[in-house]
Amino acid sequence: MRVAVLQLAYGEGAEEPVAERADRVAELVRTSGAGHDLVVLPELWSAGGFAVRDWEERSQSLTFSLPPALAPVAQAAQEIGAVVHAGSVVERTGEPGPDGRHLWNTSVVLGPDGKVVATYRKVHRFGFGGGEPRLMEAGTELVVVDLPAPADALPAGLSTCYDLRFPELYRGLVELGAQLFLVPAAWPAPRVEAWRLLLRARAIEDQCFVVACNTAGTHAGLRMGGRSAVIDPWGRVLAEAGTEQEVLSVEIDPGLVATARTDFPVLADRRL
Ligand SMILES: NC(=O)CCC(=O)C(=O)O
Repeated sequence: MRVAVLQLAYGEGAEEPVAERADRVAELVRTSGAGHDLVVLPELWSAGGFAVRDWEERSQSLTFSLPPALAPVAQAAQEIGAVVHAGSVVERTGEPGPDGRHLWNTSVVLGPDGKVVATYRKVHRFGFGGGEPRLMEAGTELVVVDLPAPADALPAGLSTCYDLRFPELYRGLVELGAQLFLVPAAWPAPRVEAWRLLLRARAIEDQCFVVACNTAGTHAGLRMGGRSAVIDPWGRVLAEAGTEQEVLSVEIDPGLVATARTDFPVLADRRL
């Protein structure tokens, strides 16, 4: 299974309108994603991971059709015939959630036909009372998706950025059958060592592949950490990006999860 991780750099929204960014990202999917089974983009790349003041204005409905930020990416997915984890968007709903808000940080997975295969609303909101917890609802559902291609694709558990700090979420995904974790993120540079360590920890403790796509560049005054990575179920780093825009291209052997879980059956020793 060939995987491409598109670590995007983006600056302040005013310098690059969302529509232009969507076209630029779709072109990157087309040029760098071609020849891969799975292409992964980062969290909130269209709205801006920390562009809190712009989230409302850049929010998008997913109810009837693909929003303008994702339509060009869906077209590119179709052209190259790959599954594309399109990162996340600020989703706007008509009905408010339990906290009375209409916004969610929602990841979208597209099939090779450009259609939505799965969505996941970020469960753990980052901001300690500000940012996401102030403006967004928290997701409540764990999502494991059977990717439509290739035939030997592993069941993929979805999570987003700050979720990485909550191991119980990943154990829940394993209980639902996940063998691969997809983690789009907007994780800043000052805490990037935590990111690198936690990615490996989640891979080792759950004996899963981890495919993690962070952002790069400086955004809303914050330097993003980069260091997107692909990690195998033994915790070996198969590829890791630097701190600028970069594409990782990695072949993963789906059979490795079953082998790891048979040869070293640590999950069977859990005491619940
Ligand atoms: N966008 C996020 O969820 C940021 C998380 C983060 O910066 C951290 O956990 O540290």
